[in-house]
Parts: sequence; structure tokens; C-alpha cells
Amino acid sequence: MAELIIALDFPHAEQALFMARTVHGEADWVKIGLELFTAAGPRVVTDMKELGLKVFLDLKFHDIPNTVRGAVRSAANLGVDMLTLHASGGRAMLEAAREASLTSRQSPLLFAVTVLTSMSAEDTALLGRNDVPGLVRDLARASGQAGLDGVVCSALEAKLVKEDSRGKLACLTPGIRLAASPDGAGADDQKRVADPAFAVTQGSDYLVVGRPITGAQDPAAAIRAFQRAMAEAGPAKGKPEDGAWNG
Ligand SMILES: O=C(O)c1cc(=O)[nH]c(=O)n1[C@@H]1O[C@H](COP(=O)(O)O)[C@@H](O)[C@H]1O
Repeated sequence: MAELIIALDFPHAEQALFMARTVHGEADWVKIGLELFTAAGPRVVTDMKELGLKVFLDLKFHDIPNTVRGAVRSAANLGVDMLTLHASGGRAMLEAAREASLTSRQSPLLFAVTVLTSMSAEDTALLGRNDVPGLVRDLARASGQAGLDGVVCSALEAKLVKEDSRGKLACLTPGIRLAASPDGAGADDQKRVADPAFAVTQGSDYLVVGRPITGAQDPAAAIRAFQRAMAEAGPAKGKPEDGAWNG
């Protein structure tokens, strides 16, 4: 069953902790990203863990292998359950991250960002590629070859990643909106957007949602609406056997 991760994009630990307590019991996972971690530091990770939540540390590491190895080790020592790095950092960087994770006590799951959900083909054309799915597939392949647990992509590419990796890579998909509209209304700064049912049927394992939940009048009710939509989608079509990647 796909899991929902709540993105706590706040400038202060107090706001993030208030939201975490509000959603407590509704969702198991929270995401601590650049804004919150830069403002609040490692302490906010410990605070979330003490609340009994699983923590996805989303700092998108992208540096030389030695630096990323050290950063992954530091994150693992904080007790995070999952973290991100950029797939475009190269094979040696991805392998260094994996080695650091495997040799740490916590061994957090490693997810490589392929093409950000805020990017369109126009943006990737600057990198010499205007076929977003093809670029996602190639970066996902490199991530799989380096032994990572999964990739971050949009729900639009999840099926491709699942099929191409023969189910070995998990898919984490942000850019989720309850009513994804073709004209982009309600998508905020996201470009490759899908609704929860679509993400689940495409094989997404983790759906990341921020503003539609944290900005809602009743965040707990918003979580339940997302979970209902995920559950109504039923089991993923074309999803490999359970346990192919995460036991
Ligand atoms: O790594 C991520 O989590 C991420 C990757 C990506 O390609 N797109 C993306 O939106 N995210 C994160 O997912 C969250 C989406 O937030 P909302 O657009 O508010 O739902 C943000 O915290 C982003 O940092």
C-alpha cells in the first residue's frame, strides 16, 4: 500500500511541530526539507522522532562523493529513515552515499531525485534533453545501478520507472493534488502534477504532499481525503510483487 508523506515546509520549528502534532495519528511520515532544516537544525529531526514519526530528510545532496558520503553518514546518525540526493551527481557520488548508508547503524533509505516535478521539458532542454520521461528513465537506471532504494519523479513517470527497473526501484512522487487540473490551476509551482489515485495506479510507493495539507483549514481532514483517494484507487496496476524492493 502506498504511503503518504507530509512535507513540513515551515520557517520555524514551532510551526512544524504544531503541524506534526496536528497530523499525528493520521500519517506516519513527515518530510523535513531545506527551509525547515536550515532554520531549525538537526534538533527538529530528533523532535519528530520523539513524536514517533518517520522522518524523510529531504536535503537533496549534490556534491563530490567524499562530501556526500559524510553528509549521508551525518544524516544517518540523526536517525532519519529516508533521505534524498540528486541522481545527476554521478555514479561515484551515488555509490558513496549507498556505502555510507549501508555502513551506518540506521541505514536510511536513499532516494535519488531524477527531474524535479517543478520542471517541464522547456527546463530540461537547457540540459540538452527535452524528453522528460527519457531523462527520468536514464537517471533512474543510474540510481538503480548504484544500488539506491528508489527515485523521486512525478507520478507521470512512475510506471516507466517501475517497468524499466523491473520493480526494483521504489517511486516517491511529489506534485500531488486532489484535483489535478490539465490547465495547471491549483498546482502552485509544480509542473508535472497528478492526483493521488493516478499516482497509486501508476505504482507510486510514497506520495509527498505539502501545501494542500499544511495550508488546509483542517489538515487532519485533508490527510484523510488524500488517503481516501489513494485507497479508492486500489492496488497499483502493473506493480511488481510486494516485497520486490522493500521486503
Ligand atoms: O524531493 C522532494 O521531496 C521533491 C522533489 C520534487 O521533484 N518536487 C517536489 O515538490 N519535492 C518536494 O515535495 C514537496 C511538495 O510540496 P507541495 O507542492 O506543497 O505539495 C516540497 O517539499 C518539495 O520540496
